[in-house]
Amino acid sequence: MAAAPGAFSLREVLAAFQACVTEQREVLLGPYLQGWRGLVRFLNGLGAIFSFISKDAVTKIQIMESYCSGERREEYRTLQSMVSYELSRGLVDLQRRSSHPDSGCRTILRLHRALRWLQLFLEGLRTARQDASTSAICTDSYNASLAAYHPWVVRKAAVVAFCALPSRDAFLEVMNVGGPEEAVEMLGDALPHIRDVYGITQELYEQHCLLNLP
Ligand SMILES: CCCCCCCCCCCCC/C=C/[C@@H](O)[C@H](COP(=O)(O)O)NC(=O)CCCCCCCCCCCCCCC
Repeated sequence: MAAAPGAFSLREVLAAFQACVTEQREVLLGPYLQGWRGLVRFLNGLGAIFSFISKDAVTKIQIMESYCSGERREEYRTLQSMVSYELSRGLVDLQRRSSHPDSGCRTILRLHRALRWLQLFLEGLRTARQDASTSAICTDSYNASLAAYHPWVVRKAAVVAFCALPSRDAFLEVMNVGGPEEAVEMLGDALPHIRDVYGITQELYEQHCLLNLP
């Protein structure tokens, strides 16, 4: 499964997560969503079997993009400004989805949980043996993160789709960052930034008791 010439590189996609964090340790939503857009593009290139996953991710990215380009775009510049704006205006359903079913806070929470999966998956890919199974790494990362929030039917469909993933070396190749060694090195550079974005978001959501939004 060779990377197509001219295919985009995952290096730039992951760099978006580096660009997210400001000196004040705020998370900029523009690059955050751009990072997710790139990941979805990459996922689409892996085959139609993943389209139920990318569709859900796109729906969530679009919800956020409409806030970020809407009338109140200033309030949606950073994760921190979004949380304080939505909470102070009562725009977040805290108990059950009703008048604000698609708040920015609950939508980002879903992507935030998926970012934990991404972190575990990339760490697994980076440190696994050359002949390791990508689908096993992906299943383990999923079971240790997102699976806890998904109903049985979604968990089943996800694990079936993971079986279609190429071998570790082929996967590193489609990332289009050079040979396997270069890809591993790039992951080592990118992961601290993903961890950082995840950590800042987790702390902010914990402080405001937003980790279980319906
Ligand atoms: C490389 C293989 C990619 C595997 C992706 C692993 C994630 C599996 C997620 C399965 C989600 C299935 C779709 C349904 C989701 C929703 O039910 C559920 C809850 O939403 P709701 O509260 O609005 O109902 N949604 C979610 O949890 C959000 C899921 C977002 C998934 C984004 C995944 C993007 C993956 C990008 C892969 C890029 C790989 C790059 C690696 C080098």
